Amino acid sequence: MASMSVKHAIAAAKKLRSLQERFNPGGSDIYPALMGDEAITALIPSGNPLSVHILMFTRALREQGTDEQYEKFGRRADNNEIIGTFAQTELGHGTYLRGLEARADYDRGTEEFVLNTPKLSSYKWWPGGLGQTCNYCIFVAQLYIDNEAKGMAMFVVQIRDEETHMPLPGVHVGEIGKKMGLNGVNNGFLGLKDYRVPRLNMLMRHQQVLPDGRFVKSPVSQVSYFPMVFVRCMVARQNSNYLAQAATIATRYSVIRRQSPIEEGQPEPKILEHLTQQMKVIPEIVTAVVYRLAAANLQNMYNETAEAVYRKDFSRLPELHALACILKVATSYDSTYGIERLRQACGGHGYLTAGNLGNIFAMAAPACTYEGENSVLYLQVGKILMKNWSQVLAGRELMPSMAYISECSKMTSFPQWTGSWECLLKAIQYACVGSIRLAFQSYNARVQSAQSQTAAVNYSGLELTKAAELHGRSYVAGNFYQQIVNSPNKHQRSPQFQKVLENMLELHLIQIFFRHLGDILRFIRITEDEISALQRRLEEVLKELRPDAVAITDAFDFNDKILSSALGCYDGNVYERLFEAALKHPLNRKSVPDFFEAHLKPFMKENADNAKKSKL
Ligand SMILES: CC(C)(COP(=O)(O)OP(=O)(O)OC[C@H]1O[C@@H](n2cnc3c(N)ncnc32)[C@H](O)[C@@H]1OP(=O)(O)O)[C@@H](O)C(=O)NCCC(=O)NCCSC(=O)/C=C/CCCCCCCCCCCCC(=O)O
Ligand SMILES: Cc1cc2nc3c(=O)[nH]c(=O)nc-3n(C[C@H](O)[C@H](O)[C@H](O)COP(=O)(O)OP(=O)(O)OC[C@H]3O[C@@H](n4cnc5c(N)ncnc54)[C@H](O)[C@@H]3O)c2cc1C
Repeated sequence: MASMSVKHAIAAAKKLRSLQERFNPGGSDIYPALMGDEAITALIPSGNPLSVHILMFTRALREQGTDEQYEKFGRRADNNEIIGTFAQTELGHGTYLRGLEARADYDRGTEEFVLNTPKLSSYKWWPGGLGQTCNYCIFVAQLYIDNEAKGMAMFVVQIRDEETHMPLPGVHVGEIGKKMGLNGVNNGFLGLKDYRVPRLNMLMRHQQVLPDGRFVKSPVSQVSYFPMVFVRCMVARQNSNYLAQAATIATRYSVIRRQSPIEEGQPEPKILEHLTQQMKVIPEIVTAVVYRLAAANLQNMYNETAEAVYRKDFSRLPELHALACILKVATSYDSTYGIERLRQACGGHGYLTAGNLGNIFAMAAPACTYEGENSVLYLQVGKILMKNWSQVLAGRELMPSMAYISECSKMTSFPQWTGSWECLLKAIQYACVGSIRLAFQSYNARVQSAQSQTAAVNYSGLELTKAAELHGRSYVAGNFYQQIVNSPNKHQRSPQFQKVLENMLELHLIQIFFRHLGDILRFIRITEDEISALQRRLEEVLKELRPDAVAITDAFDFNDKILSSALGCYDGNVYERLFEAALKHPLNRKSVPDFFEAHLKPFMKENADNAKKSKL
């Protein structure tokens, strides 16, 4: 599987190069990488062993290395003359970066770094492509000068000979083993023993070690985390894609499959006529749209911030970090749970490999873990919200994506309930700010009682993650509302298209309202009649969107090769394709399976003989 994946990934990388020359000559590499990743997802459903090379190795060389280092390493990496990965996580540490054990000791006598993974737990473990594909990596290690820790640093390390691909002396490298998915990626392990690299192999755009061993600190230490921010932004787009693929499959299947008359004596309807089926499928279509728009926004913000960081302007880094965390978490959680809901909506056939929903789930699910485990990133956002709440209390302005927090903090109570979109959006934002306030009271009480900030974060963790989740909902719903209601190109839309978009906004806001009704009722008085009215509107908007479900998913424009699903094929010949896939199964090559003579027949005969004996 690994070699097939590499073969396909190389084919796609060549395609990327031609796409880039055709559509984006000399332009940024983001779009071909994204397109390539989508194309690669189709070519190798077991995952792309070049993903981390394209998205992290080349980017880290460009963003963390000096111009000279880019010339020496980055250009060759961009041209796929060398293949690398991003080796940060270790067997013993993934989340707590300050606990990483790999070390780089500076030897001023030779102007080299001596790299070591001192214990088994220090081995790099997980980096994509590290097992067999890569001959280089960005090796993340704790920097030591005269045995004094200076923090994390990144080193360009060659791990295999460029001609023979043999591991170099002092390198212990291999594959970490079978995973629940992405088995084409050859995630690997790496141990280094007294492995020497020249001083100029340490990426020094933001921090430097001078020949005499003097250390020049980065102006903003967090800029070394920037490669992760990029992938978090990409995950938001990638996982909204996976959800859109699953929604396309389940929608098409739901208008082919007929089951269970709704009226006695009537013919069996398409299963999408059942209201409960509509509630399983249509909200996931809308969620995919909502996150694709949010991810596009985030990508634009990333591009702007990356250019600013390149000019040493780090001012927008905190906001990008907060949004990248919140969107990476929200899209990976919601897409993973949504794909499983869509698989279940396809009944037994949803469980067949030929439906491909299991593989899409296995591709989406690890995004809840990699690039920052989701609950850790929620806690990270919770901490940022605490900091921003202190700003609110001090009457200071907040970053644009948190401006609603200031506005809501000035409201002494929630206005008269109207049930309008603005009202629903404000309710979610108001509940978020109420949760932030409660979390802050708990957190601050702990800090005031002499608990350390880290301990206070831990013991306030449940309230911090709740506040972070609601902040994510507020941001995503607010972005969708702006795009539908206040978009500058709204007048270019046909009235019919605008109506479909408004129905999707109605569904998204009501669905989020019901998902967080408990959180909202904690801060806002809403009567039973007002809630029942929303229930009726939910049922009504599902009915309104039912006729548009296929058209919306067709607009995602996934061809059959990308969906790779007998349930979601464009021509709708589901049963023929399921049967065709079944007949291809190796067990159907013979009428009598080999195990009959070897195992089953003796087993049945032994039981028959025992039965006869027991009768005698
Ligand atoms: C953030 C931590 C958890 C903690 O950080 P730490 O420094 O220890 O301590 P803190 O006090 O929390 O933070 C200190 C200050 O620093 C600020 N901060 C923290 N992080 C950042 C950041 N990233 N940017 C900016 N600022 C940051 C923080 O706010 C504090 O500020 P202040 O002092 O309060 O002001 C940290 O430990 C951490 O991040 N841990 C997680 C580790 C992690 O994420 N590891 C990832 C390893 S790499 C990996 O997993 C790679 C996976 C490969 C997957 C690739 C698959 C492909 C996916 C994308 C494909 C897309 C293609 C598109 C498809 C299509 O188009 O369809
Ligand atoms: C498919 C895949 C690809 C990957 N690719 C790469 C790669 O290319 N390069 C790379 O460097 N890494 C890669 N990783 C590793 C990934 O980055 C880590 O798995 C991730 O950062 C989580 O760290 P961990 O595995 O150590 O989990 P842990 O941090 O041990 O998490 C285990 C549990 O502990 C909890 N926990 C941890 N810290 C805290 C805390 N402070 N507060 C509360 N709870 C906490 C977590 O929430 C989680 O529930 C990959 C992982 C996967 C699954």
